[in-house]
Amino acid sequence: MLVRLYEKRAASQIFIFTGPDGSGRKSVAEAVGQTFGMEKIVSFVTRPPRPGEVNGQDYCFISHETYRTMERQGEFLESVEIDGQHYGIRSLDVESKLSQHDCAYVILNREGASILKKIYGEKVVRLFLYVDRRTAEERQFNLGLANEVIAKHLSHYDEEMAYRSVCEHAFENYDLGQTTFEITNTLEQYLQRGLVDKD
Ligand SMILES: Nc1ncnc2c1ncn2[C@@H]1O[C@H](COP(=O)(O)OP(=O)(O)OP(=O)(O)O)[C@@H](O)[C@H]1O
Ligand SMILES: Nc1nc2c(ncn2[C@@H]2O[C@H](COP(=O)(O)O)[C@@H](O)[C@H]2O)c(=O)[nH]1
Repeated sequence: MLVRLYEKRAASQIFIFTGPDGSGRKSVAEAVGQTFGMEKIVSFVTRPPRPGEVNGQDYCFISHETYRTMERQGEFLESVEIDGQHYGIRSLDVESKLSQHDCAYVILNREGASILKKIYGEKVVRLFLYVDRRTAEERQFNLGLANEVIAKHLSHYDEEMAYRSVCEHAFENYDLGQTTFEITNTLEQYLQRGLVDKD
């Protein structure tokens, strides 16, 4: 039983979608996730939900106090502070996904991606998505994000872009269909699900 669990985990992959805010990580990750029946590892966050965000799907929204308690209890595999808010993923969630499935995905900034890479090594595949700064800004504006939120996101643009060079794969995301297609093909090389290219 223990051996089987180990074999399953050894074969499993964690795909991390990273890159600057507004690059389209969430849109692409959801589309690719559906294609492969791949589950998302949902982060915990102390910021309040934005319009349209669903608790338990986009994030698990919790208070600062609850976050502190969870952190004290050592529940987080990685935990970062971004612009005064805390973000983290639980060890329990990662381990349970890896023990039940051959893959899972998560959307993280560069700090989180680096931490997971250090812990899981080759099991972690970092997919870096990017667009130019102006496009990232426009997309967030069109999405209805507050100017203050967009400004904070853009203040991290350069440092997030610099992370591209260490990621396993990088994709420019101007054409959503094309990017999804390219990333699906990339993941197929890891997962070998026998998806057929009908084009
Ligand atoms: N290739 C694309 N062409 C046009 N619009 C896109 C493309 N990819 C994503 N978008 C749109 O850009 C906006 C931001 O995308 P998304 O939320 O997926 O990005 P993100 O990288 O997760 O950023 P954030 O962290 O700010 O949510 C969404 O409105 C999405 O529909
Ligand atoms: N290191 C981590 N980064 C995370 C996590 N969850 C989300 N994120 C990234 O934070 C920024 C800001 O997100 P926002 O939704 O508040 O705009 C963005 O780049 C996310 O991808 C996490 O658990 N760890």
